[in-house]
Amino acid sequence: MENLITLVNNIQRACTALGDHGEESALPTLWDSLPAIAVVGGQSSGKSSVLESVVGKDFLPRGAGIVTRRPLVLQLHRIDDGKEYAEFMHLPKKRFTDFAAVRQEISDETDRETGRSKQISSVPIHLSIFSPNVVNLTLIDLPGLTKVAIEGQSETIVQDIESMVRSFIEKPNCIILAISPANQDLATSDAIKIAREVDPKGDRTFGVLTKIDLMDKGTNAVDILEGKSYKLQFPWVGVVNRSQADINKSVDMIAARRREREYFQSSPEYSHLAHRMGSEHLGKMLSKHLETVIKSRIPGLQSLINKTIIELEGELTKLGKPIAADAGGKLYTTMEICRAFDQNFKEHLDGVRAGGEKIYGVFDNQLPAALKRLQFDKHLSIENVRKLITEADGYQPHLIAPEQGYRRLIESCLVTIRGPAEAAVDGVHAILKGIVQKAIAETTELKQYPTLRVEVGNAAFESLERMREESKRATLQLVDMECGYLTVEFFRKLPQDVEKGGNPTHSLFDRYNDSYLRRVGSTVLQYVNMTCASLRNSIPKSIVYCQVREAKRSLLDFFFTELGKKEVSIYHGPNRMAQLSPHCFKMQQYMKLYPIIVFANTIFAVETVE
Ligand SMILES: Nc1nc2c(ncn2[C@@H]2O[C@H](COP(=O)(O)OP(=O)(O)OP(=O)(O)O)[C@@H](O)[C@H]2O)c(=O)[nH]1
Repeated sequence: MENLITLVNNIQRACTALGDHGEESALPTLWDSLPAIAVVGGQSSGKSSVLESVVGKDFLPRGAGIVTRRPLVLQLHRIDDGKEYAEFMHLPKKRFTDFAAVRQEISDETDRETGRSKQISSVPIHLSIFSPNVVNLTLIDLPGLTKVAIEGQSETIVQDIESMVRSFIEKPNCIILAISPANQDLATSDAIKIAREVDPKGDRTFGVLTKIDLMDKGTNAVDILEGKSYKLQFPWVGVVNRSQADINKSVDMIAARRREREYFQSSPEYSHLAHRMGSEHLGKMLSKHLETVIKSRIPGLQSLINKTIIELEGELTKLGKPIAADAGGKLYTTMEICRAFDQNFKEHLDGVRAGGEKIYGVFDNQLPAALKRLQFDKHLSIENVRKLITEADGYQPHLIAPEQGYRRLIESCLVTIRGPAEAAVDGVHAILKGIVQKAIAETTELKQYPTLRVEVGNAAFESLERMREESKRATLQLVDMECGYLTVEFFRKLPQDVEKGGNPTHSLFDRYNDSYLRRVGSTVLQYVNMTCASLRNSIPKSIVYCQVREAKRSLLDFFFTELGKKEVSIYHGPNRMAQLSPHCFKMQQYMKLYPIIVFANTIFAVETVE
């Protein structure tokens, strides 16, 4: 049965090596499905001491105040013989045989993440201990729960620690080792409080009472240890760890364990409970419980792996065929993929796929509606006509016809067409961008290469932006041209009109009267409407010429010229595995773990039969 725990330990190691620490992910993580034991309790309640006693080694940083500032994932591996050693996940090639150096490395690695401050971090440190004297277990040491922030700590530290602890122990596969010091009232135990919140039935909570030797004279912990004060599903375990004085005197763990054993055996209050007290017993009990839990989890683990394998295989099928390793092959594939995208893009514009018709919508609805909203007639009110004509005359009133006034009035109307013209350019630009996005999503080949997809998208958007600028320049030029040179024929008719409608016998100054101004206004309106109708036709031509036709012709031209330089980064490295999303990459590795699980299941079947 020990094999099973070793297997689960190995799978956990593989998970962490592959970056699965049970964090948020699209698929369920394997780590979260594997059982582990988390040690929780108030600050200085004795969590690290319990861990050390279970391991039988002196290796954790000690001191006053907040010492454990990052979660420590501790995997114990029982080896048959040989010298015990430790390994950190972040130092894979280094074997530690000196456990004082392990303590120093935990402390240094904590500082590397949090600085030398009293801050905490939820990024775990992974440590494995290989020893003939340990039972196979995965234990997680967590920062101690606290009630107030001390000098140098952030105001949120109390809540931050609680959230971090909770994130570990609320997972249904987490076994909670709730540490409470015996020299404090159990009713105030932080460990029991939080454990009860996440595991109300107590199905996965183990109560550990530390500091029994420090209880006031005349009091004892018998009621708690017998489950009379606070009943848990599993029996309470009392421990006597090394005191600070023992640590300072470097009392070794073997001696400490012996002393602990003697303490329980020789105390009249506890001797009847001695067989189920102490850290040695705790270690064995946890290991046994872990075995039972793993047994019950194996079918679930298997189905999880089967499910993720099916999902992964589906994802791989979608990803398509692998890419050539040499530069020429890569370039060829890139060109092919880009061509496929370009083809999709064009099909939208040409009506094979939907989307291009929206451009006509801009010309047929948006532009005419915007032109209509300009309301030239309001702009040509008698007051405005009078104002502009008088201003244009200056100190010398016009003699025959208000030539300058006409020009100003016409120009002031036509210039407002720039707004709708610009809006039409922008409207078509937005539609083209939308079509690019659609075409990218529809190009299956691009799904395989996220970086290439981003690059192609960026290149297409940059081209569209350049085309928009050019289109704006050309389209506004059309409006400016109409302002810059008026159609002479239209005005040549004017004197006759004036003669017909006006009264030439009136004095010059009478010509500023309302009916004269109204006539001027209506002539201008006629001219402006004529020009506006012509622009309504020519603006779409300019936009199609500069943006739509150009996008069809040369959307990725610039990208192709730059491709030689970009080629390396687009692929994220030479092999296909690396092109997959990190998640997909991780799951592929899990597939390799599958035989281990099957093997574990075989052992499980054999054990059950036996
Ligand atoms: N006498 C005695 N002292 C103990 C016992 N358990 C822990 N201590 C002492 O209590 C102090 C705190 O113990 P730790 O194991 O560091 O407590 P912790 O909960 O890990 O502390 P933080 O990680 O800082 O939250 C140390 O000085 C230990 O020596 C015990 O059973 N008896």
